[in-house]
Amino acid sequence: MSDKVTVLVAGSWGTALASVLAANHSEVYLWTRNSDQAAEINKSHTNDQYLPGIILPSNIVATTDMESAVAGSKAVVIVAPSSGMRQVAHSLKQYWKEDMLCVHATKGFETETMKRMSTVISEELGIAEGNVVVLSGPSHAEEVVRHCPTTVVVASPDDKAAAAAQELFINNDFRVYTNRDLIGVELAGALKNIIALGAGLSDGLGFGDNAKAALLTRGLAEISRVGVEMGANPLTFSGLAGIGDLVVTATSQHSRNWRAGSMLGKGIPLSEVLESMGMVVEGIRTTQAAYAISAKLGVQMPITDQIYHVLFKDRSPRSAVESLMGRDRKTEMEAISQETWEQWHS
Ligand SMILES: NC(=O)c1ccc[n+]([C@@H]2O[C@H](COP(=O)([O-])OP(=O)(O)OC[C@H]3O[C@@H](n4cnc5c(N)ncnc54)[C@H](O)[C@@H]3O)[C@@H](O)[C@H]2O)c1
Ligand SMILES: O=P(O)(O)OC[C@H](O)CO
Repeated sequence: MSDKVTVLVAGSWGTALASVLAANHSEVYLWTRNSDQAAEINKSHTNDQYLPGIILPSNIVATTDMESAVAGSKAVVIVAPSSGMRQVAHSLKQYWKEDMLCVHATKGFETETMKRMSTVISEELGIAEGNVVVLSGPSHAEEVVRHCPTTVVVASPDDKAAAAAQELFINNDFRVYTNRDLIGVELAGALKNIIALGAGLSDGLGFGDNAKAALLTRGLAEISRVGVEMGANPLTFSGLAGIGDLVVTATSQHSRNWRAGSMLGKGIPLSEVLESMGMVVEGIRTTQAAYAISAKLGVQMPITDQIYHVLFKDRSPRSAVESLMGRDRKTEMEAISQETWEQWHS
């Protein structure tokens, strides 16, 4: 079999993952719809809009032609923003071959349908959802391209597919664990962005570390609560895709979600925040999807609920904090029901 691997979409994360793959494989094709960007990557080995100052490996070949990018590849890694996933997967269908490995590294939902990314991909490619592998975990592109040690998880109920994805990406800088819980890993990666927006809001308001620790802890409780209701293994939320990614996204200088939240906390309107970012802030769309999911399933997500009202219903961040602090008294262990706990630990 060939050693060719393909990455679809040359944003910051697609480009960083192409760099990891270029250390392990002879041919890495990076597809983009932007011809200027493809020319820049091929000529200067840079992608300055997304990863300024970084020289990319010279065996990354960028192209706007999806057919030539995909033909003869052993694996296709899709790294579109959630808003573009269906379109990109739809375009891929005509070049897709059954013996290819399908990995995605997107953290979000299709907002209109509340579907997870592997569901969207499986519908478009006509393959079983269990054959899709998700790559997730605490991993900012800016650090990965500088070879800073990074750990991620690749998840699929298909052990062979997960092991193949592990083999594809693993190297001395990029350690890859497998996990069977596709649903949990996808949900953890998407939902942590809402809490990272909240952590940014808290910092923007000038609150301290106590508030942030509370947000992360109670945020993880509501992520686990809804995750289990949607079929995830609760233990996944204690892993890299859960607490690991929540910590990095809620505290890192590189986090788009944290930065957007912090600007909102300083009183900058959402439209201005998004204009100034120039990169996708998945937590905004994910808040909409999670708000709808929580209503549909009847699962309480109090932090998500407040962030939804701040983003879309003009609630002031301070009044959101007052609402959270003034909620009814609770026991801490309402994170997941006793029945669910026993089911997973029996
Ligand atoms: N940046 C990171 O460090 C990082 C790390 C882990 C996961 N992720 C996840 O990866 C996904 C992509 O994020 P990113 O940071 O690379 O975004 P980005 O904003 O850096 O780049 C997104 C790219 O997608 C392109 N695009 C958007 N819609 C498209 C479509 N329909 N067809 C083709 N191209 C399209 C844009 O032109 C842009 O080049 C997100 O779900 C994000 O949460 C990002
Ligand atoms: O920069 P963010 O906030 O989009 O987060 C990126 C990754 O999910 C971090 O693991």
